[in-house]
Amino acid sequence: MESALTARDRVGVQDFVLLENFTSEAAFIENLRKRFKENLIYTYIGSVLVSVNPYKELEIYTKQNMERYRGVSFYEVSPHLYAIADNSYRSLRTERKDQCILISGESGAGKTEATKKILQYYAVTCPASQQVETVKDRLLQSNPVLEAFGNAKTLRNDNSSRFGKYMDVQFDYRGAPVGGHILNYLLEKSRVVHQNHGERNFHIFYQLLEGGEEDLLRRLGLEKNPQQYHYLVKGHCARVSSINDKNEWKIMRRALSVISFNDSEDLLSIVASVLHLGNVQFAADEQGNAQVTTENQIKYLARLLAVDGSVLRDALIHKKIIAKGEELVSPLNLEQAAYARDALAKAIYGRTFSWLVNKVNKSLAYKASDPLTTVLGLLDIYGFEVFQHNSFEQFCINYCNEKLQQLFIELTLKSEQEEYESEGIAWEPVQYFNNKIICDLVEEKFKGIISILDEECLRPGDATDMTFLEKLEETVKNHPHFLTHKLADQKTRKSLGREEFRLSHYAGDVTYSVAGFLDKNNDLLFRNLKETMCNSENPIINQCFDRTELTDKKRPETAATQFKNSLSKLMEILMSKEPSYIRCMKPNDAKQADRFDEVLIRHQVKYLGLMENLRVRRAGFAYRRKYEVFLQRYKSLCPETWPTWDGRPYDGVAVLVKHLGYKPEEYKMGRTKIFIRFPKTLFATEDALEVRKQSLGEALTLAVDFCLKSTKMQATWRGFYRRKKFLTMKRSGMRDTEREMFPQQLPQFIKGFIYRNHPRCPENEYFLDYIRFSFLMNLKRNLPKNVLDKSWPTPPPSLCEASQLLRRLCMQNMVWTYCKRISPEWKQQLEQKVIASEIFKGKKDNYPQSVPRLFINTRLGEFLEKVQQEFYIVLSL
Ligand SMILES: Nc1ncnc2c1ncn2[C@@H]1O[C@H](COP(=O)(O)OP(=O)(O)OP(=O)(O)O)[C@@H](O)[C@H]1O
Repeated sequence: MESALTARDRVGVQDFVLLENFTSEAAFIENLRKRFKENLIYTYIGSVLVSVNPYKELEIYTKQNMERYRGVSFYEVSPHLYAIADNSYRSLRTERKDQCILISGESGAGKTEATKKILQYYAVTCPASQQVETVKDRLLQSNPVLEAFGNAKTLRNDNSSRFGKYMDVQFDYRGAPVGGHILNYLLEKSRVVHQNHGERNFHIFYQLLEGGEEDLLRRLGLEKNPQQYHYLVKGHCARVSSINDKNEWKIMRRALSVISFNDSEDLLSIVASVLHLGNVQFAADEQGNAQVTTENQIKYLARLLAVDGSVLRDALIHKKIIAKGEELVSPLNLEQAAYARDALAKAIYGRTFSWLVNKVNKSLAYKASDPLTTVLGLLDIYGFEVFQHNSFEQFCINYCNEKLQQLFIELTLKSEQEEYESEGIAWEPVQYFNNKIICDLVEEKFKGIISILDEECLRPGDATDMTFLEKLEETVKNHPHFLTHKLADQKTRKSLGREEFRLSHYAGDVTYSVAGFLDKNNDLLFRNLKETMCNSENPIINQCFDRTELTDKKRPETAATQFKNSLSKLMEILMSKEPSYIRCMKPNDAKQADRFDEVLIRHQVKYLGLMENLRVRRAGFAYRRKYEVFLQRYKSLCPETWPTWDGRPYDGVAVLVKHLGYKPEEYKMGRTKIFIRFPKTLFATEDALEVRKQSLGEALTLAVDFCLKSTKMQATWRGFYRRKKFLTMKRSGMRDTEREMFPQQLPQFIKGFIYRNHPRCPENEYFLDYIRFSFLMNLKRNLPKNVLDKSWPTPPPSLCEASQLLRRLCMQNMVWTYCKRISPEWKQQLEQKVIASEIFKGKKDNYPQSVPRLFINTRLGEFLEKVQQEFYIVLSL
């Protein structure tokens, strides 16, 4: 936020809590729009990150940018995914508490991209080793595989995830990623057999046809042309310019090999079998019973699924029921046979997808039993969905969002409340809409919608979608969040069909059509088809269809109940972790860059509950900071606290705010933090700091110039160099030419570095604190145990002391780490020069890590010590 304060006028506020008019939706949207126009797609609401999909590549995901966010205090840098990622990672490391990042938003808002970018951030910035590299690769490579099988082109997103995903990344005691685990939720199986106009089936089908080698396609009995397959023509959308199936196929195949996948031929046989299944056709005989007319398909299916062809043919046109221990087989009519075929296709695909997730999990599993691992979870799950026609899937998805909202409100309010309590600050708890009432309406035992739906699915007799609706009307008719055509008053009735019900969700009203609810909830596969699959010799099918299903007397769980149970487990997982939130939004429906559709944004602000979120965050105070941090930033504004304050930070802040003329109603002093009620108080302080910094900046310029030019320093440098030259040369075995290179090169680097980060340079806003912070962090990390005991957890109070400590310990290597953190390019440039030199003959392998490092360290160490001594006042600005 501190960096946000400086940039506030140009680009709106970087944190919505600083909006003066925080209850105004228009002001909220205007702030988003202003920032979006400047390609500033991230904005905070406190610690929640709001992201607007730019629909274009921005230069904000580079390695340099990752370094910028690494180990840096959340508030010091501009809002970014990396700040959230880094903050969670640091809490994980320092507090050893499991974390989770919840990413939500509607389809196409950028959830999956955000998840991938966070994973990449960890892959680049976390400690590495050979084993860790393998895990990182697998974590990253699991994506193309799961996307091929679980993503599809929809009207809203060309690469839409059609399942919910929760991914745990496990870190060892060093903070290196060592394993992972994925949980998947509610794959949209209906897409296998049907797609809306303009949409496609799952990517894998097109990838296989487009990219599969001829030999492979021949073995699978497939033709290259997607138009040949009934399951691929429903959406009339085989080719899409933004999707390169051939390329994606290659990426997917490579990814399969990284996650040690040896059964790809069996897997692809299953994919092909679904396509063949879609082409199985029926004709009615004289009695109206269905007969298979496409023998060829049965032949392929028998081979690919490794089942008996005639048994499969029979199973597709008959229904077997076991009643009172007796088997009853009855023929199916055309409609029933088509239903059975599609149910089989969905079951095969859905179960294979779950099998695939398991397979990925096996490859990601961390085998060592290590009690010190910590976990960071990433939840990339569907946001609220409101279409013109909402069906069973939207009902489940919106129910999931109700649960997540409940968790969010509970945790956010809880943490706000806890903070005020622990700080001893009086606070009126904020009133908010508790959506428990809606969650109960959906999930309550016996009386909830899911229970009533299950009851209809499982009861004997002729249950239909309409009888389900009637039961609903009977049971929950008085519920304030439930409405049907029959229950509505005359005015509202017009907007409701007879087969519809409406739920007043926390985010708004959604009308659902009951058509298909029973079928989808039952997810029924006839027994004889199940038996046939259980006898399959395809090892994957064999694992997907377990024989115990046939003997199990218990009725299988319905789809809604399965979903409800898995959500309840998910809530438990999330509750046990410390959450961070990313709220994604899409700026327009046309997937276009630089287009900000205000109506669409307003809709999302509402459905993501952002105004409510801001209201809760602003209910008390707009800004709060630890006394140390506040004093550090603003101490130069008061003669008594500048340049150093020797007393308690609490007293220092008290003196400072008195000097600044804060009125009592503008702030409160807690136990460890100051709380400022209004943004304007903070802005005024910030403006004063700006003025002050300018004069200090000029002083610093002079000082830096003086230092760099001073003969004293050059003499020290030369003296130091001479003293160490002989020794270093001996150790490193360097020749004359190499020796000469460093003293000339190094000051240049340093000079450039100092100037680049000089207060007049626009980037310098965060720099000085960054130096301090990383210096202390390194100190903490690198100090030997016995020293740590004495000086830690209380960090050295000033840089000057830290610097003395450093000198006393002669920890030159630490200085090296310090330099490396600030500017990785230094290290690279210097090392490359050394590697390229004659001694190491251009080969990295010949390059002994320790020798040139020592050589470089001594120089940088000496120099930095000088800088720290001379500029400690400025550095602790
Ligand atoms: N940060 C970003 N920078 C550039 N483009 C982006 C970014 N985020 C998203 N996009 C673009 O938007 C598209 C949709 O994003 P993404 O697939 O992450 O959405 P989603 O929220 O996961 O959608 P769904 O729920 O349908 O899976 C991406 O394919 C990409 O083209």
